[in-house]
Amino acid sequence: MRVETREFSLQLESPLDTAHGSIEHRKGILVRVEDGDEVGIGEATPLPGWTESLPACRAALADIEAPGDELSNLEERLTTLESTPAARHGLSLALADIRAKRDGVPLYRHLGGPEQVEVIPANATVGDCSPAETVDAVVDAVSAGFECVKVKVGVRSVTDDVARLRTIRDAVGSDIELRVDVNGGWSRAQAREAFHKLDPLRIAYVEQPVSGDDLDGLADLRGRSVRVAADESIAETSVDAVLDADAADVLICKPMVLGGPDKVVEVADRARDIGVTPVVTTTIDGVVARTAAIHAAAASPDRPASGLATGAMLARDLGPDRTRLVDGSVSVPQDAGNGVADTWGRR
Ligand SMILES: O=C(O)CCC(=O)c1ccccc1C(=O)O
Ligand SMILES: [Mg+2]
Repeated sequence: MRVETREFSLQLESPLDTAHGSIEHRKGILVRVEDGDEVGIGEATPLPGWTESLPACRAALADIEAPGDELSNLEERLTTLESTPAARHGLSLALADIRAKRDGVPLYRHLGGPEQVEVIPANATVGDCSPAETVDAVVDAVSAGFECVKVKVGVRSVTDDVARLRTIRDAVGSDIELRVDVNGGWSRAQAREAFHKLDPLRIAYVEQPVSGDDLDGLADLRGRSVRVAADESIAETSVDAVLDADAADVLICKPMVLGGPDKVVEVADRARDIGVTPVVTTTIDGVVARTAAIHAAAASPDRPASGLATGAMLARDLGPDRTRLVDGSVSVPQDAGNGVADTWGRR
């Protein structure tokens, strides 16, 4: 058995501006596990603020490069990667890819998903930009078939963002689901004001209205017409803390943050059990992790629009993307394993 890693850097087509800062590139580590005649590929793409740093991820993966003879030896190492979720994601995905290939099933079936899932509805993601640019981007997304759009807010004043969202609602009509992501940019007072003003705009939910560590602040915002979603809070506290504090109606499940597609399934099940809606999204990953996120979403019994349409944000990718985005839905690969074309021979 062999474990190898390879670093990569992917530039975004244009920066994604959020209240948490701007994302310009994604650097990470591909993980290749060869066991007998089977090869599994995983991707660890850390994002500071959500996961460990790249150096911490690199160090964690360097530690696992001398496994024993059995695949199960490597699977046992996963428990040592709990505090470095991106590293865990990379290894866990490579291992799951091998297991699923051996069993001759697509990854979502290996993860316990239903018999046949062809497509997952996706949301379009629109970063902070001027009102005119935002409306153009949202209208383009709706023309392309998206029925759900997530808009980044919190960089501008509440008044300006509410006006921006009102213009969007007027432009797309009432049938399009609108979500808002504040990336922790509001104070409690701003959040209360914003929730009140958003009431007539039928916003489905607001993601991370207040800072990640403010679980009481999140909990206080619940029970209005606009639902509350926790994202950064999961990384800054924990899934347990968020659920125990009754801090969210919606739990944003990012495989890279939770530590792998297997973890997404586990966390999504727990959330659903207590009436919290899990929504799978990426951290703007390369094609390997992005495809795995599609499988993680496909493994769920219910599939709300998911943040999986992030591939076009990258100027260059790790390899070809076999998934298709048609009418606002992403296709789920049906080949055995993750179903990603060769990414190892590329840079
Ligand atoms: O959820 C989506 O629509 C796309 C993913 C996304 O917004 C995102 C991407 C990278 C880092 C953070 C976030 C976020 O949800 O805040
Ligand atoms: Mg978010």
